[in-house]
Amino acid sequence: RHYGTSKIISNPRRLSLPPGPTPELILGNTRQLPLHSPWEKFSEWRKKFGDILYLTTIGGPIVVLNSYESMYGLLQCKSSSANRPVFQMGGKMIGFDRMINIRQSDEKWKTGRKIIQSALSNEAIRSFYPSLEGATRTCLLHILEHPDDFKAHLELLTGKIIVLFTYGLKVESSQDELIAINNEAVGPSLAYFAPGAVLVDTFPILRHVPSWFPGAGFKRHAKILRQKVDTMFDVPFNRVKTNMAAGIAIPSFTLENLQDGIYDESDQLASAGSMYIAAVDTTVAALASFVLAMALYPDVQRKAQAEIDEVVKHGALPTFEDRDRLPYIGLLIKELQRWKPVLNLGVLHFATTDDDYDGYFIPKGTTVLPNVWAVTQDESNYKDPNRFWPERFENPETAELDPYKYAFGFGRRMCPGMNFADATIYITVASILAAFNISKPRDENGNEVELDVPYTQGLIACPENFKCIIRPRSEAAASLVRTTADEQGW
Ligand code: HEM
Repeated sequence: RHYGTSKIISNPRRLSLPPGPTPELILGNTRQLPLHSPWEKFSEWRKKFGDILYLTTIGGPIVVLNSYESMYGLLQCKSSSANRPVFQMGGKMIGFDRMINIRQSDEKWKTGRKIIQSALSNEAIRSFYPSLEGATRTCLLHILEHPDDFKAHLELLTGKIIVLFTYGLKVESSQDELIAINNEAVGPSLAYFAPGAVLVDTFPILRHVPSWFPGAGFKRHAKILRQKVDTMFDVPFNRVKTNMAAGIAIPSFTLENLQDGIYDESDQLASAGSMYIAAVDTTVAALASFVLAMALYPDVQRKAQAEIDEVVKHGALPTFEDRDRLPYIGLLIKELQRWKPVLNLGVLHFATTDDDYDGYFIPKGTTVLPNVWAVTQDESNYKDPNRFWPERFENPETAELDPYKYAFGFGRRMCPGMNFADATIYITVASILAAFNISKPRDENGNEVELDVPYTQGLIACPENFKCIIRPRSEAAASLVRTTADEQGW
């Protein structure tokens, strides 16, 4: 029934492929795959076919995992699907295949991942706390001065944090060259890593079409993007080298690597260049969803603020030292990862060897998609899944499935930046709640306007720009934001 059968090499037990919708001749299920919210379609198919779906497309077979159990069983406990598919356009043509994030699991990936993992140890993150606090103080000031642009302020915050951590370079504004070169390279490229990319990104032969050929606009597009990607990798790295030679480099991930000299410079450059794209848009998406959740759920907001008021010293803003005494903020952050997962379909995995799972055969060459969205919306995991309700994790005896078990991926490809992201989200969420009230926008008659905010469709699910009211909680809160930004911000 499935075209993928021709690819079966070793299936001694003659297990069947997982079930799925009936494919068409030649195109398989390609035309049945919606480019809009495919996670919803996969969830619909789940009702008919079960947790594990098999689809054939012009790009090769796809297995969709619709439950946490299947993700844990196949992606966490086994290593057969720990690879990535080849991204022709985003990887080979544009040049992002130097990044470890989408790189196939080869030696370069292994080295790059090792470099990143050791740089993101808990100890390293702890020593970065003062910088995280300082950057957040300035972000609060920006929100106070221009509350309607809160999303741009959050983008600048996460961008400057990651540039400082990676290169020890300070970014003052969103016009800074270091932010601009990253955005110019990353923004237009993200689409090529989205789940739909497996469909459009399937003709390696197209790489050899000359760029003057009619209709080969994508080749010209790739050429322009490739230059931007090179700039993104090279400019900050070379600046650190210059600063190092001049003896003025600030401690950073890159400086440490250059000084240690353990790894090839190409590996150092690639791992540093993997950080921005992995860290910024993901963290911003979580923080923008936080602002939306607070506007929609004022009771949660008040409860979190009450906890902060009780724990944090009067006349001060929250710090990392307060974290253990702010359990409700911890629950709120957890619920944020569940309520609106940043990567609805995770990042694509790829099977490098034949394997079986739950009685089904998973052939080598299959792209594996964890449908994270389905897990977050499954009523057998979460009561009233649409509701933003941090209390669902409160009681250890009855707590619902912890989203940190799936929102950051699985196995050898699991996100090495989870604790860094978590620290950034904690300090931003706690600081914003300490200083501001967030509420729904109002119309000209002063009536609240309902918020129904669409989310971006690509790889990352971020709320589209939306209006809400962000006001300092009191005059004292406003002046606290101003003075701490003067004293501790950067
Ligand atoms: C809310 C924020 C974030 C979320 C939800 C997130 C989620 C993920 C997910 C789902 C993956 C793919 C895992 C898999 O394939 O199974 C991933 C990979 C990765 N993430 Fe994150 N991430 C976040 C922030 C960060 C940050 C802040 C950094 C760096 C400081 C980072 C660095 C990376 C890297 C380097 C990879 C590639 C790992 C590999 O392919 O071996 N991420 N992330």
